[in-house]
Amino acid sequence: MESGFVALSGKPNVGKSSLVNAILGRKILIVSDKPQTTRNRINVIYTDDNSQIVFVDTPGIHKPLYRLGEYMVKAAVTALKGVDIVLVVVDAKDGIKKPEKFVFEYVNKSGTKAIGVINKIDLVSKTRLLELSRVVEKELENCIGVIKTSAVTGEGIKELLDVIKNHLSEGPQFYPEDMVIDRPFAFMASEIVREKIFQYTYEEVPHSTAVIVEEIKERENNVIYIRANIYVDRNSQKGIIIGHKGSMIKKIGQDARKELEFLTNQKIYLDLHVKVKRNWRDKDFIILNEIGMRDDINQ
Ligand SMILES: Nc1nc2c(ncn2[C@@H]2O[C@H](COP(=O)(O)OP(=O)(O)OP(=O)(O)O)[C@@H](O)[C@H]2O)c(=O)[nH]1
Repeated sequence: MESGFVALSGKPNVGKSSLVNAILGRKILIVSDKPQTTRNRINVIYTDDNSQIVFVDTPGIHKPLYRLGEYMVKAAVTALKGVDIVLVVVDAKDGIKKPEKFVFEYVNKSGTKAIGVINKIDLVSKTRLLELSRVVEKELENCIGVIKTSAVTGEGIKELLDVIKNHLSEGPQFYPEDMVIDRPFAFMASEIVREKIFQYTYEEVPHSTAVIVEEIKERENNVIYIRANIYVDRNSQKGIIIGHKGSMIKKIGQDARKELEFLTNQKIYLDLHVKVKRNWRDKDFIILNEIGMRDDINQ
């Protein structure tokens, strides 16, 4: 069998998680239109008859503002070392500017083989793409190819998968063939709730939120009971998450429940509680630990 580890790197919001979902052909990772959705290092596993690729999705590399941000960048940079290939994803619409160069610098320093991925090609003209390809090829020192993709239309996804496969070498099967993600169900559940918060709230609110699943148990009639706490930074944010007469938390809960039911094929009872923990992103090591931030540094 051919196998290997492939990290995704790039500034926030370029479509790293969407690309992994497109390659797997199903939604595994949460996606939002706001930067810095992905916080942890997550392994997503693609397996077919003769290959296994472990995609290491990482938080976008950016200049950190909070300790949470520092952990996120460290997790992203650590992931670049010790993988076989790194996909350096850029947004075709944004082009190559300072934040992209910041990412290239990290990747070049790691010395890992790199594939440039120009994503969101559905949003730009063909001529612009040619130009971008040339720049990426020039800037990436260990470049083994540049592929143009759209995670939305699926264009270029097969080609990307083929280039990755061509550069894998003989290796073990790292995970069982039916495993697609290396995180427990509680993590998936908290991520799905967090995705809905990212979808429905704005500015600092989504970034000030942590979701921790406190309890999962199977109740009679095959219902899965999930209790989760949503932590926010300030009282005003609690008000926003709860919404007028509870309308927002109801919407978040309903959407998350539907998705969890689709995922598990079972009835879900989702019990959400909003709590205020001032400055948790800087100070609350219990929460940072629970959402896996500190572990990511030690790995
Ligand atoms: N039009 C278009 N939109 C895309 C494409 N790929 C991703 N998007 C959108 O871009 C946004 C960001 O996508 P994500 O997959 O969350 O990006 P990410 O790089 O994982 O983001 P972070 O988790 O913040 O680092 C979402 O709104 C996606 O729907 C694409 O190929 N075309």
